[in-house]
Amino acid sequence: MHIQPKASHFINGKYVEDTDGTALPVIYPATGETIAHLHEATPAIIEQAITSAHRAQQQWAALSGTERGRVLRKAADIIRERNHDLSVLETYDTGKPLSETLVADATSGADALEYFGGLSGSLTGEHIQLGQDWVYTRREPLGLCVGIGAWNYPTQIACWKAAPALACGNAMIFKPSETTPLCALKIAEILIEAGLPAGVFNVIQGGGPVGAPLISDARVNKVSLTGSVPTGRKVYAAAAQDLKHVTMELGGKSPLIIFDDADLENAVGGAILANFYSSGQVCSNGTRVFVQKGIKDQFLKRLAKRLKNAVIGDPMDQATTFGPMANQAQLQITLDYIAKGKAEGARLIYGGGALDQPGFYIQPTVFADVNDDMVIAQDEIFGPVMAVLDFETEDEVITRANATDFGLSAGVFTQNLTRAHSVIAQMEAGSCFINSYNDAPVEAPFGGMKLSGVGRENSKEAINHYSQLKSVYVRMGDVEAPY
Ligand SMILES: NC(=O)c1ccc[n+]([C@@H]2O[C@H](COP(=O)([O-])OP(=O)(O)OC[C@H]3O[C@@H](n4cnc5c(N)ncnc54)[C@H](O)[C@@H]3O)[C@@H](O)[C@H]2O)c1
Ligand SMILES: C[N+](C)(C)CCCC=O
Repeated sequence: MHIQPKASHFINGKYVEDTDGTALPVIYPATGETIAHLHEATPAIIEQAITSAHRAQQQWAALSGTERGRVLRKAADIIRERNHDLSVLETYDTGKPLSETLVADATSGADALEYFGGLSGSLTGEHIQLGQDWVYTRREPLGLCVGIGAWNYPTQIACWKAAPALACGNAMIFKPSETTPLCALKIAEILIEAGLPAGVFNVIQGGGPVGAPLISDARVNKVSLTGSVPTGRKVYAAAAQDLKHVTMELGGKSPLIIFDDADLENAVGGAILANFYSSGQVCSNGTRVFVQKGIKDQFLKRLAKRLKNAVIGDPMDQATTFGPMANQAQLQITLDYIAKGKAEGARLIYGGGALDQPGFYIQPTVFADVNDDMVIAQDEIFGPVMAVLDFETEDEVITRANATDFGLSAGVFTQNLTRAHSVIAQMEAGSCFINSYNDAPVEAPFGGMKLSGVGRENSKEAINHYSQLKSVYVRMGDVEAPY
């Protein structure tokens, strides 16, 4: 398997290089070694991508939805056939264990392409009868969309954005995170192999200085960002200059509420999934775990015992269940937060340090006796740090769970289903879970409230964010003008 791609960018159906771009080393998080050398997009590369995508979009939109869907579904099939290699590449890009990437990344991307490929033939407007006259609506593409990705799910993010965009007849330029540039190039290659016309999906590399000119270009009609709130503010503001459409999938500090009647093993399992999957680098993670006082000690005891079963090590070994952080910077940020948690007086129950070995390894970490005011209970850490907070009553926990500017996710564990639905209905969060955590099937809308985002990815709802309605009034009789 070649880790080094043929070139840095994929434009108009081909790999393209411009070595004048700043060097972009790709670092394998498990060893710290450089495994590929790429270059950031130069202004010439950015212009080439915009010109190609802008030209290709109209040809793509002119196909029927069924024809477009066929291409997307073929791409989904190819991705599934090559799941192993794509998963290995995802592991090289992110450091996530192969035991995860084999089931959660390319497969999720294939689901999105299959789902939106299936929908694209039935994207219709409606007919509205008004006496003799009538109105019909046409669902039209937005035009050229820019997708900008974070580094935790490079394949999934590229596909979750490309699939609805392309299904609706748009073209896309996708800019992966500068720290995980490999996977999106493979998706671009596969889409061409599946029959996508050249230029409809393009990938260019680089950081903010490459993303910013894409957003401000007059030929771009929409931007979909997956990233942090500070970046979201900048991107949203830049898009607002020309009132461009946006989807913002941003950060979170989500609550997971565990009542004393919950099935304890399921609740502990849910808390593990909500904090330590992908070494904690998941936007929707339930990192504020509110545990009702009566079961707190039992919960912490079982949690610590089960965490001992985490297999931390070589992410390419399928027995490994907990890999390194994706990059050195995120490791350091996480260690700094752990130090803050200790300094603020939270009780360290498990983990708490980096592993003394090459790569960006850290232990899964749990703090108990965390207060709402502590920094580790307020900031998104984006690392494997669980904050356990005590609560007594339902009303109290609802107020405290919502006392955050974020609103991506929320979860509740209880065997009282009336309470479960009532609590979830009061959560200020977009993607919620009852007796589960972090499930994200393509059929369900995914996205946040408050600072966690604007718009939704996946499900039929995503169609509304990648298309626009034109309404056409048709008069059947004469026009009665006043003069
Ligand atoms: N809600 C979601 O679906 C979701 C999913 C994954 C990650 N995230 C969030 O992403 C964050 C972690 O990812 P990250 O560190 O890569 O985020 P980030 O905000 O640093 O970067 C995200 C992307 O934005 C680009 N970017 C940065 N400045 C830009 C600018 N001025 N104009 C255009 N593009 C710019 C980066 O190059 C990168 O591709 C966390 O906050 C996490 O919660 C959210
Ligand atoms: C599918 N997950 C695991 C919920 C990840 C969604 C994207 C957020 O980081």
